[in-house]
Amino acid sequence: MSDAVAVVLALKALRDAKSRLGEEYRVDDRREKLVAAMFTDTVDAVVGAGYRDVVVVSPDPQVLGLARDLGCRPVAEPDGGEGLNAALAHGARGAPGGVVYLQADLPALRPASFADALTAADAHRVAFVADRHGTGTSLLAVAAGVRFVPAFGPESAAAHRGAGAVELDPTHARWADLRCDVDTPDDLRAAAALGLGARTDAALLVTHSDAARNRDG
Ligand SMILES: Nc1nc2c(ncn2[C@@H]2O[C@H](COP(=O)(O)OP(=O)(O)OP(=O)(O)O)[C@@H](O)[C@H]2O)c(=O)[nH]1
Ligand SMILES: C=C(OP(=O)(O)O)C(=O)O
Repeated sequence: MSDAVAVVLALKALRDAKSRLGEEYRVDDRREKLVAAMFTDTVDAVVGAGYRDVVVVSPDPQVLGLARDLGCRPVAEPDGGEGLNAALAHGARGAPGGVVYLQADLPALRPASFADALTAADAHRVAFVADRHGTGTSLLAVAAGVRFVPAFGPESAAAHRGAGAVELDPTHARWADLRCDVDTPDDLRAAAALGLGARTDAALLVTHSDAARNRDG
């Protein structure tokens, strides 16, 4: 896919995000900081791959401010938001070229994987990369002029396949970093094994040293 595309990410209000991360992150604002760090590392990889039109949809002014600082185009989610797919559709509205929908929680993402997947997507009207579990979707690429309604959520890989999107690398041999979205502590361990981006690495270091200090008195 050429770089004349809009890359669209959606992020909930930080205080509501990633409720499945577990106890360790329920202390102070650790979870919010980790979510913001994972988002930052995701955007850094996209920008590092040379994609400049990055749209971020969120109801949270803090997320929108961070998006602006990262060089993204912040889009405020309308009040009474209707969920992730409505937020993504809102962000993509008016995009003149192709649209790439990307999860915002890919802390191990590397620019080369993102660029490589978009090159593979070029051969298709609509293509997606499944997550590491094979059930979800990390990335959905829709070519210019094609109308396709994103169906992120539980079992989104099957939903996207059923709606005619082509699964890129169905053997799941490539792009482990791109497939590793983080919802649970286990996902976070999987991402750490691949190599985390600098912001997420730093956020985890703080969390772990706080936890050790509390444990050791
Ligand atoms: N703007 C916006 N983003 C959303 C919405 N729902 C989910 N997202 C984002 O979509 C991505 C995928 O959602 P999930 O992986 O379920 O993340 P989550 O809802 O933060 O996680 P849990 O609380 O553990 O379910 C995350 O980046 C969320 O922040 C929504 O209604 N609006
Ligand atoms: C929204 C999705 O993922 P998750 O809720 O697992 O992050 C998805 O894979 O479509």
